[in-house]
Amino acid sequence: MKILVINSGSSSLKYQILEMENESCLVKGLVERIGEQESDIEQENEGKEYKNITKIKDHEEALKKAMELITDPEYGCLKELNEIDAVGHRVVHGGEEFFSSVLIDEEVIKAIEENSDLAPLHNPPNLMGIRAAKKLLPNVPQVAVFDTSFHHSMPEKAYMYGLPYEVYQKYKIRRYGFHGTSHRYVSQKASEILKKDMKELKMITAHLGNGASLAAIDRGKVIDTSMGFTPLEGLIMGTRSGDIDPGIVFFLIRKGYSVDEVDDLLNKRSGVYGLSKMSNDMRDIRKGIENGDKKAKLAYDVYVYRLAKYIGSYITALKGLDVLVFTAGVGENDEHVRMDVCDYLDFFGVKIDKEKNTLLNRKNGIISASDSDVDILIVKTDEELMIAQDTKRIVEEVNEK
Ligand SMILES: Nc1ncnc2c1ncn2[C@@H]1O[C@H](COP(=O)(O)OP(=O)(O)O)[C@@H](O)[C@H]1O
Ligand SMILES: CC(=O)OP(=O)(O)O
Ligand SMILES: [Mg+2]
Repeated sequence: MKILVINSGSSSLKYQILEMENESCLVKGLVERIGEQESDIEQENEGKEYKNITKIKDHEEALKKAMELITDPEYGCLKELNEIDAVGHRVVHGGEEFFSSVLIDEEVIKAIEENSDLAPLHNPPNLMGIRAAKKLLPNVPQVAVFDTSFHHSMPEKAYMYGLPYEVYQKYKIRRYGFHGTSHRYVSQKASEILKKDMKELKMITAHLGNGASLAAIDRGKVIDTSMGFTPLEGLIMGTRSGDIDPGIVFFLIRKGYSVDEVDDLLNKRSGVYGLSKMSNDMRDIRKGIENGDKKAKLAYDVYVYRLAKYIGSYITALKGLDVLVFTAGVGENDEHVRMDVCDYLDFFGVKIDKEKNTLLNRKNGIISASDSDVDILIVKTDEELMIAQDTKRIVEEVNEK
């Protein structure tokens, strides 16, 4: 079975074709800066790289371009599009409706549309991707895999805000959590690597990409996660502030900021980027620190401190900890972040092995010291594979009926 996986962002479209016989990735591509004068297109297929800059006006055109490249005689991996058996889509916000991945029909599209209010930056492009794929591949089954669904096991005490109850009833304002597909994948992979049953483990997974979140997973079920109503809550991120005093929002508005300006400030101009005045990218921050840049050092210190505090609080929520997993861009590649976070957690018996931490950088593996009470792991996330696996399972279930 060949599955096309689509991850539509606000201005980008990432795609992969996976052959599910052996779960291998046949081709992988990215269209960025959709809607701007110049869009970047990149595709990789067994070392053959395609790169181009051209104007791509919307997601439909982006997907059309991707389909052309997938079937391109030189760069592609398929002869014809009808070799695609199913399409899996990342959908960021599933609201309270979706507990697991689903086959997309008109009702599901309507529900995703209704949840757009809750994730205005993420759901509309996800829908555009779904509509474009339906148009181009009308007879192929399509599956939605939600960022929120793995977090549905959170108890009320974790997902309710200290707000009047009717605000939840009326507007569904509660904590949802995101990056669920990644947390689910790496937690399963960690239990495989450790050869320990998930049902016996208290685990914290740290997805540290450009967006970042933690999940506290008690015997396979999420009991808390750091993102909330929107992907803005929680950790310091590349450009997002994470937790702040909500009073700051009113203060800024009274100082003359518009609502959109505050939104932009907190989502796009804060976090590591805002503090360092340099970059949202940890690689640049590291260079800055090495060159003695004080703001880069401050951004790094605030990032690590917040992360360590959150892990500490989740050890309390879990009443203990067996496994700590680092994943995504920063978690997989930045040995300094892992070292410095674990340094704060020494008191809890979280002890990292410095050499293994360096040696296993960018690889899957166990990096805890032999006398650590907690297993510490690096696990490379693979949201696309998880989406493809869900898609295959659901399409097979439907076919069996
Ligand atoms: N070698 C590296 N060292 C440190 N940080 C890295 C490295 N490579 C990537 N990163 C960090 O990972 C981030 C991207 O993570 P990723 O999980 O790909 O994000 P997203 O999926 O949210 O775009 C970059 O912004 C950068 O901060
Ligand atoms: C939900 C979310 O924040 O996703 P990303 O990290 O891809 O922006
Ligand atoms: Mg990501």
